Amino acid sequence: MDVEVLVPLNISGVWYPVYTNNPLTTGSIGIGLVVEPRIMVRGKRSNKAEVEFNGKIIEFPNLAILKRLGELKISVQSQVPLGFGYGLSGSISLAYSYLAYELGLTSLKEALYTAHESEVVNKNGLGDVIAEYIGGGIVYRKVPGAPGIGKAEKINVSWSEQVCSKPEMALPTTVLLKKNENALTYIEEFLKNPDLTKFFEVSRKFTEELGFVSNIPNSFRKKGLIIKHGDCNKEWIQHTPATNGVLIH
Ligand SMILES: Nc1ncnc2c1ncn2[C@@H]1O[C@H](COP(=O)(O)OP(=O)(O)OP(=O)(O)O)[C@@H](O)[C@H]1O
Ligand SMILES: CC(C)(CO)[C@@H](O)C(=O)[O-]
Repeated sequence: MDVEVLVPLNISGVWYPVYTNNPLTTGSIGIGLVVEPRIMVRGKRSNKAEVEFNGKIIEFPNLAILKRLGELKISVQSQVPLGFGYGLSGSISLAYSYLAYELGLTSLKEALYTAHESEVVNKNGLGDVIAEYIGGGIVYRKVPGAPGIGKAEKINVSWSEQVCSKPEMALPTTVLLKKNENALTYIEEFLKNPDLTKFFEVSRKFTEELGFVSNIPNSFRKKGLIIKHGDCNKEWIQHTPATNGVLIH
């Protein structure tokens, strides 16, 4: 049997890593954009766990943990590249585990825990899985951890302006895992006056302090990605809010 899931992207703007001795309670407090275009992922049982990304088999270290749920071959169709800052490794891991659940190989709880654990253990993400599972547009992760352990909520903002991105270079996620104590202040500042402009303002201040600078107005740089609002021409990838998390086809 072949099943298909659609999973959104998560672009965090501000994050505060929290490490514990348990991957399920390790994660980040933060705010991010949970957006389209979703990845479309088909999967079926196989004798080897494998990820095909836009037609090519890739090395995906999260598989070492994900395959505990059962060996699946999944095929990912994505309009955005891997390794730039779209939270894609989280989306792929969530898709794998959700497919294992849909195929009757595991419970939903175990599937969600395992997707999060595979991200934390491989240093590919801290807060992407919980945000992508809940859906957005803007998600506030208030308690770190896997879905069901951490807590996250959608923040309703009017999406009055276009949001778009440009992937410039692939970098490992480890460059983002440094703790900046100002993160919590920026998150508070956003929550007092939550709109898209404020999200971009605090995200720009936060990412600049981590050393990621964008010289484009109304934008910020996260890893190898520029995200901006307003004035999005055809050279940019357009994003709309993904109000639901995982969708099944
Ligand atoms: N061609 C490739 N380019 C980038 N990463 C790749 C590629 N092939 C396999 N990978 C693996 O995919 C994973 C990408 O995870 P990474 O967290 O860097 O990306 P992301 O989720 O898109 O970004 P972020 O988590 O910062 O938002 C890594 O484990 C990397 O080893
Ligand atoms: C670490 C991170 C910024 C990588 O995208 C994300 O997982 C987050 O916000 O925790």
